[in-house]
Amino acid sequence: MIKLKKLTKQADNKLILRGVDLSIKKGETVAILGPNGAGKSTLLKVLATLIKPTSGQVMINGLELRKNQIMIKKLLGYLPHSSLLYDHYSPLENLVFFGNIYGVKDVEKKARKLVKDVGLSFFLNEPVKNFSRGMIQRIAIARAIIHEPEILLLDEPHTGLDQGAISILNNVILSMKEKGTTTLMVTHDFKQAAEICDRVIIVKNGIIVDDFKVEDRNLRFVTEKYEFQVEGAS
Ligand SMILES: Nc1ncnc2c1ncn2[C@@H]1O[C@H](COP(=O)(O)OP(=O)(O)OP(=O)(O)O)[C@@H](O)[C@H]1O
Repeated sequence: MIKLKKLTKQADNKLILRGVDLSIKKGETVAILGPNGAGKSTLLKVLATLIKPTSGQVMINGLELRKNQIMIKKLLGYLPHSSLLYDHYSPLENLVFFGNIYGVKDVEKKARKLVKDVGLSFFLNEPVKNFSRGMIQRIAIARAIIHEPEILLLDEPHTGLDQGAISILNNVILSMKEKGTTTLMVTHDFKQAAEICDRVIIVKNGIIVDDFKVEDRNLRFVTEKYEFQVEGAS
């Protein structure tokens, strides 16, 4: 479903990604961990077709990324650091706007349901400029999934969320997984990674230094692997 071969990305004479090889199967939920500046967001941006790779190959659903950007964009839901929402629009207006871009059917009904799912029905028609960071993040998550993407790319999705919103987000990810969605999630939150992901990738200095399965939501296992690769014997 997602296949990267010898992927590199250079910017300003700096090699940010230094030959990433990766295969992800349909329906996998994968956490991308790594220290600040390791190249995690850059990797997600390449997959989201926002920046072009310098060399190497990216295949998504059998399509070569460079040649099929429009087709691939339709398969993707991307949650970046910034919300991408329009400040002066309400949650309903934002979701209808983005849903229409993707040609979502019954878009208003769907938008209302998603606002309810993320617990903000009371604020359905309020402009998002008055919202807290966590409230904006909830709507941004709804925006990323309104077209029921086959692949979800989430960049630090839990940041700024309270416990209630964390459970909502985790339930959204897990229910999308049940429908066969593949999720890649950049995070510094090991607890959430262990909670919802079945695989962890550790990125350091632009390459993957570890790639392992998580069984039984084993937070300690994830933490020990990370400490070994990032803070330990290297
Ligand atoms: N457009 C760019 N031009 C030059 N350097 C860049 C560019 N984008 C990213 N970088 C650099 O590449 C490195 C990796 O950045 P990236 O945002 O991918 O890291 P990250 O692993 O997501 O870090 P963090 O955990 O801090 O979010 C950083 O040193 C960053 O300054």
